[in-house]
Amino acid sequence: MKQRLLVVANRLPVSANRRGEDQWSLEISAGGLVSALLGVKDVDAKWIGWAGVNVPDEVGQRALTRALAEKRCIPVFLDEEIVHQYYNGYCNNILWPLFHYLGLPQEDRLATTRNFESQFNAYKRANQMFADVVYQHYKEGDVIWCHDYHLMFLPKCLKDHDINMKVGWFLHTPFPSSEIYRTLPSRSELLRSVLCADLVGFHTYDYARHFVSACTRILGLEGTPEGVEDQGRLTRVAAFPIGIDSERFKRALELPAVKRHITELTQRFDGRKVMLGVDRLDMIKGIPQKILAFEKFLEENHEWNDKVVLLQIAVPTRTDVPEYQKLTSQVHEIVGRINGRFGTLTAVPIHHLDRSLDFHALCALYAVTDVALVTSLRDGMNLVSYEYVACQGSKKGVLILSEFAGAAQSLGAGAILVNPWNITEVADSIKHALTMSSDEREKRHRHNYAHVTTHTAQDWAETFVCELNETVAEAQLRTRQVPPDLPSQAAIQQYLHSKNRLLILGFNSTLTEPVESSGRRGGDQIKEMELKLHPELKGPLRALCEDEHTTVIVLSGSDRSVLDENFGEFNMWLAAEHGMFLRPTNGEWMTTMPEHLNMDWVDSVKNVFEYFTERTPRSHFEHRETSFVWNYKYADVEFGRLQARDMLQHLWTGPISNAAVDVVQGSRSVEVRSVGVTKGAAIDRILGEIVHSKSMITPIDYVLCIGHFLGKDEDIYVFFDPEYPSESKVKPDSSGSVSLDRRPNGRPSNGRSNSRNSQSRTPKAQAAPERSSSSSSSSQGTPNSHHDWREGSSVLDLKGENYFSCAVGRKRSNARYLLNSSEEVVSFLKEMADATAAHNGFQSTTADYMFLDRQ
Ligand SMILES: O=P(O)(O)OC[C@H]1O[C@H](O[C@H]2O[C@H](CO)[C@@H](O)[C@H](O)[C@H]2O)[C@H](O)[C@@H](O)[C@@H]1O
Ligand SMILES: O=c1ccn([C@@H]2O[C@H](COP(=O)(O)OP(=O)(O)O)[C@@H](O)[C@H]2O)c(=O)[nH]1
Repeated sequence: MKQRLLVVANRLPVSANRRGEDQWSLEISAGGLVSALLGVKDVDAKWIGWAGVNVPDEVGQRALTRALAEKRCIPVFLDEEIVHQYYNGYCNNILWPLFHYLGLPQEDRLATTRNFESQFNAYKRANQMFADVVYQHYKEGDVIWCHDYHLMFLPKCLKDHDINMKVGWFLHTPFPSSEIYRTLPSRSELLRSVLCADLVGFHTYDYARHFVSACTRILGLEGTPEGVEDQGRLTRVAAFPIGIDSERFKRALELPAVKRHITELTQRFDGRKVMLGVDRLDMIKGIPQKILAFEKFLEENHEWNDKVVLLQIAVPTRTDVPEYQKLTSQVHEIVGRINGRFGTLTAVPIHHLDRSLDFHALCALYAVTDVALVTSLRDGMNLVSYEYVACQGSKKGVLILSEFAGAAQSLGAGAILVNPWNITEVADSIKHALTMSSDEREKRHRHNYAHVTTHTAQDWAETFVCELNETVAEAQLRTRQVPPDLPSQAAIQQYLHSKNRLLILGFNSTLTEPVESSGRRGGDQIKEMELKLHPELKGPLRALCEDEHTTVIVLSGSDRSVLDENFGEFNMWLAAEHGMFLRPTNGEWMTTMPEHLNMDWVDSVKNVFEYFTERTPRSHFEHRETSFVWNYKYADVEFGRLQARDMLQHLWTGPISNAAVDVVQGSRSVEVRSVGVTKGAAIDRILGEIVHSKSMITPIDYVLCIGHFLGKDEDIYVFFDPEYPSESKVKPDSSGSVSLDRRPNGRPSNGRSNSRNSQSRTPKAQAAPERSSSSSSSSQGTPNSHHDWREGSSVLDLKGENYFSCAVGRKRSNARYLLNSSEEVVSFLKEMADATAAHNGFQSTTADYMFLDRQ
């Protein structure tokens, strides 16, 4: 069975004319996209789009739907008002000029600004109408290919409806530099919606690069060589340059009708060189610039005055948009002036036609003309240049091509490239083209012809669809490696039925208030840099901390003062600087640093960090006692990344290259720590202290460890995992400090399957834990409590089902489970606290009854 492809574009590839109440005549309008898709093998394609006419009555709609079905087309009916607001307004008056570097319209009335808002709403509504039609026709496994700037909301509508739809989006226009794009008021909403697609395609690498850069700069997301990553989800972004069905043009040249046209045209312009322009009458096509350059050429080369003619086909387009109406008058005015100036009684230098030609007439024109002049100020690709080359097999005419058309990337070697704004340069190029030797014309043509005939529209569409299928398959593989969501009910039930629980919680991005992660420009740096406990967590956290069977540790990279400030009021343990400092909130800070921690590197690293901070605006660094962190989250994202790369070079090859440090890369940070400073390495010493000071007599039979930890710190998840081979013992080290002295050997190959839940891990205490001399000396307030650990008794009695390691917002993780954001952590801990309150309430009520019974 062929795969089904639903092509969704603003316009259907047919033009419809009403012939009676329920009669329609349809004519295929064979643009590049149509022939591209007609030629794609192994797919069964259908089009969904607007028929370009207003059909207000149901009889007409039903009749048109039937007629279109025969052409494999499905209509979306848009009424006049929505067409006005969505198509003329938001698409063609806002997005189109912006994407072609003409900027947003400047208005002087508030009413017009309100208009933009209503146009944007109409745009969203129209996209939803396209989506509704897609839902009606979609079958599982279909590929949905959305086209162009008209449908930037469609990927989101589709994925919201069914996340499993395979969705691609292709832009036929340029995507402008992020510096232009970011002026658009709805910039983020549109980008986020496009990113819902699985694959996003552009004509050129530049456009793709601009898009990725807009996503990193405006949304603060990660740009990778594959595309854009948002919390582990990748939207693939790539260039797919369109082509034409060159065979169709070559075949047309053999048709008698076309041959007849060719003969007529040859006779008509005998003795004159003929230059050709074929464009929609659009400001992006640079028609005034083209005509002015021609005027300059005539002015400077009088000998050519009656020996050359410019045929300009200007196809009317978007005629309801005022800017297009103004352009028509402007072009007429210039043409009239030049013809008046250089024309004679029998001939004029410019033949300007405000109309379209049929395919045969167009092919004949392409074949007989000596030079094609394409002067687009910006153009997504420009198929006219391809079509001209395809029809010039015998004549080998010259193509003058704007360097601002996407086609310049593929036909640049054979064409004469020009900057259309440089009228002198274009005029000179006209002369060069008209006087070019046949040898040079032949060489240039050969190059372009080879490209146009081998990079066909069919290849383009096949490559896109194939890449989309592959992208989805790869994403499914990646999804399988993503930890499943935390089973909150199971985690809570096990918690309730355990006797001695340990909750280890990270701080940053785990218990903090979420901030708008819009990168350098959107976010409020000063506010964001000050980490604050999520206000809704205070109640649940207090309740959990007060439970006598629960020990809560906040384990963070932050320094002591940050933890003091946020958690001082709770009855819990604080472990700062990745666990190098520890205190119960009712006691003083002690150090749990391994003995002989080498800190000789500090001054050198500080120099490097200062150097880069000074030279990277809006970057900053934190100097902690056992580590340094340089953060460039708010700096220019690309510059920050370059600086980070440079900094890493310094660190790896400079004076500290042999020091006992680890260099840890975060997504927008570089951290240098002493070797051995990780959360996993610290946890055994922390546990020793807690066991020691709390006089625990029951082994810990429940561990929940939740955090947004760097890969380096994920050793903590493995540390507790009962499914790893364990020789972990509580034993005193040489200094007498207690340590659960186990280092995991690595992950088992079967990952995190739930079948791992049965094994029990019961590390034995070899000796009574005693407080270390080092920690004793630094701890000033830890009570030297009694404890009942005897040799051979267990510190941890963990079974798989009682251990919950959970990454927050990191889909690539060794944790067993995942919570997507700190908001989800808040909901989960609230639920846990509520369930505990209910459970304890029930138990105490039951106990009261039993007591009463006994009485
Ligand atoms: O449908 P209209 O509003 O009349 O506009 C016609 C088309 O114009 C744009 O064409 C672009 O696509 C070409 C093929 O990829 C490309 O070569 C050219 O550079 C672009 O301008 C527009 O993107 C289409 O959606 C319109 O249908
Ligand atoms: O009278 C005409 C003039 C042009 N075209 C077609 O219009 C398309 C123009 O595409 P291009 O990529 O050059 O620019 P766009 O108009 O899409 O911006 C080409 O396929 C032309 O063959 C046409 O069908 N009739």
